[in-house]
Amino acid sequence: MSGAQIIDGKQVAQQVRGRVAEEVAALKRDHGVTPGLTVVLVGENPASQVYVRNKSRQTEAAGMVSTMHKLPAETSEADLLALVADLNEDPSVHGILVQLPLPEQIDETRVIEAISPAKDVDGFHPENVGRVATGAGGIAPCTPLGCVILAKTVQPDLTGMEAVIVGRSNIVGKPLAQLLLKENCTVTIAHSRTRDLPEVTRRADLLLAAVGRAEMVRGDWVKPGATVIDVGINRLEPQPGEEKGRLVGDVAFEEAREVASAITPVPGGVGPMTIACLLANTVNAARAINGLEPVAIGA
Ligand SMILES: Nc1nc2c(c(=O)[nH]1)N[C@@H](CN(C=O)c1ccc(C(=O)N[C@@H](CCC(=O)O)C(=O)O)cc1)CN2
Repeated sequence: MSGAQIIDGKQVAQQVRGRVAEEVAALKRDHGVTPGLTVVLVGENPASQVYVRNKSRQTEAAGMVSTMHKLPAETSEADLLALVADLNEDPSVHGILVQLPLPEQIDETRVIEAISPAKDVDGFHPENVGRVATGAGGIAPCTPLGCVILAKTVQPDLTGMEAVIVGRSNIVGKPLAQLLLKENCTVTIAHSRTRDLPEVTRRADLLLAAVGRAEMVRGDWVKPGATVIDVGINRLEPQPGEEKGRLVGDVAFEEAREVASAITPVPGGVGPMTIACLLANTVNAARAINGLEPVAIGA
């Protein structure tokens, strides 16, 4: 097979944001509640600055209240924990997101665990991780949610599919496995230490790469006709004449598109879905805090 369908994450993310805006308007109209998202950025990581700016703009565009706390890189863990405690108590804040990575003097786990699970719109708190794993509600993390929504644009029912995830991180690989189990997939989590990785990935009807290594998954690792979801965002070294290096995923796109039936590009695939799903989680957090059932957005 040649010439896979390209799954347009920008377009799907726009649809999700449109649905979120409708739900925000309904929540204001019917219950007088305006969802509020607070983003905390510590330090000056250039990529993080871009991401938090986009989060803030898209939050406002969906009709929600966006607030931002920008703290200096030398901020102590105690000061950050004190801010999180204040936000937990603030009734106008329905979602709290602490942008990662954090400077090295701050323990990420301690900060994540300090966020009220009800306001943890990243879905990283152990209570949400446990609830998602056991099917007891909870807030699912944004990037894995985005992957499932994108896969379902080409295969609305994932039941029975052999899904292979390459990568076992707490924020993508492991929660993605839980979400795909919920969709009735047969799930394998492979990783950099898996024996004969290409042999494992070639079993996948649905191959999801989240390993953080540029173009590691080659075309001949892909089963003909598979759907490939590439979570990786890696910047290559600039080539002569280039100001910045090119952005690539964890999959060798040009090779894989010749074999797959559908594939996400990088950029423009999973990345835009992360922020769209954050907005969806925020509207549902505001609903839950006000005693309302969640609404289905996307997946
Ligand atoms: N608290 C969190 N921190 C981080 C998360 C997260 O979900 N929660 N994820 C990433 C960064 N991230 C959102 O925060 C994010 C990454 C990438 C994109 C995106 O749209 N990428 C574009 C390419 C952007 C570029 O040109 O550099 C794409 O893939 O098309 C959105 C959000 C780490 N931290």
